[in-house]
Amino acid sequence: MSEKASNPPNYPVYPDLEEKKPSESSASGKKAFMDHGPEDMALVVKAADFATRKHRFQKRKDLAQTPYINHPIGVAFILTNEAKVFDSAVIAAAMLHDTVEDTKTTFDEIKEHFGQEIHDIVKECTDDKSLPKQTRKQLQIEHAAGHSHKAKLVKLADKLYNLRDAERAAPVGWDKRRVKEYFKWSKDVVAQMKGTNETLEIALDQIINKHLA
Ligand SMILES: Nc1nc2c(ncn2[C@@H]2O[C@H](COP(=O)(O)OP(=O)(O)O)[C@@H](OP(=O)(O)OP(=O)(O)O)[C@H]2O)c(=O)[nH]1
Repeated sequence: MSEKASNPPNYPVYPDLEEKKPSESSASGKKAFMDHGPEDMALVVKAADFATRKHRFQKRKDLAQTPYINHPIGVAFILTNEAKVFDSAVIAAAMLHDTVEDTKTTFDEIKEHFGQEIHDIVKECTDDKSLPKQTRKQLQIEHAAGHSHKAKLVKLADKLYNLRDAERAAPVGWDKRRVKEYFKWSKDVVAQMKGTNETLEIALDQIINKHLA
C-alpha cells in the first residue's frame, strides 16, 4: 500500500501544531513575511540546497535510518513555524548548522557561499569533534551563555528537535538511562540561554520536565 493510501483522510502532519491554511494567516504574519525580499527567500533555499548536498549520504541514528537532512530542515521549521523567527540569516544558519560538524564542509566554504554573519552563527553552533565527547558536552554548557542571540536561537531549536526525536524514536542502542542523561545534559545547556525566545523555552521546559519528573 502506498504511504498516501495508508494515511487516514485527515492525518495531521504536525500533530501538536494548530493547522492553519495560508489564507487564514494573520495580517501581522503576512506583513512579517512580506517584509522580506526575494533575496531572503533565495538565501534560505540556497542553504537548504547546500545542506541537502552535503548531508546526502548521512542518516539519523534512529531505527528507520531517517535521512539526516530531516534534522536541519526540522530545526528551520521549528524556528519559522513555531517560534516565528523570520531572520533569513538565522534560518539559513539553521539549515547549515551541522554541515561543518558532521560532513567535510569547511568554515571557509560557508563564508564563501553565505558570508561572514552566517559563517559566525554556524561556527558558534559547531562542536569540535576532535575533542573527547565528555569535554565537548561540558563545553556546550560552558559556552552557551556567551553565544550571540542568533546562535542561541539555532541552538535552542536544535535541542528541541533532538529531544523530540529522542522521545519519538531514540537512537539505536540508547536505553532509558541514556535518553534521560541526554535530557539532563540538554537541560543544563538550555538553562544557560534563558531569555532568548519564549516559545522555544516553554516548549523545551515542557518536554524536559515531562522526562525528568
Ligand atoms: N535524538 C537524536 N539525535 C540524533 C539522531 N541521529 C543523530 N543524532 C544526533 O546525535 C547527537 C546526540 O548524540 P550524542 O551521542 O549525545 O552526541 P554525539 O553524536 O555528538 O557524540 C545530536 O547531535 P548534535 O547536533 O551535535 O546535537 P547536540 O548533541 O549538540 O544536542 C543529534 O543531532 C537521532 O535519531 N535522534
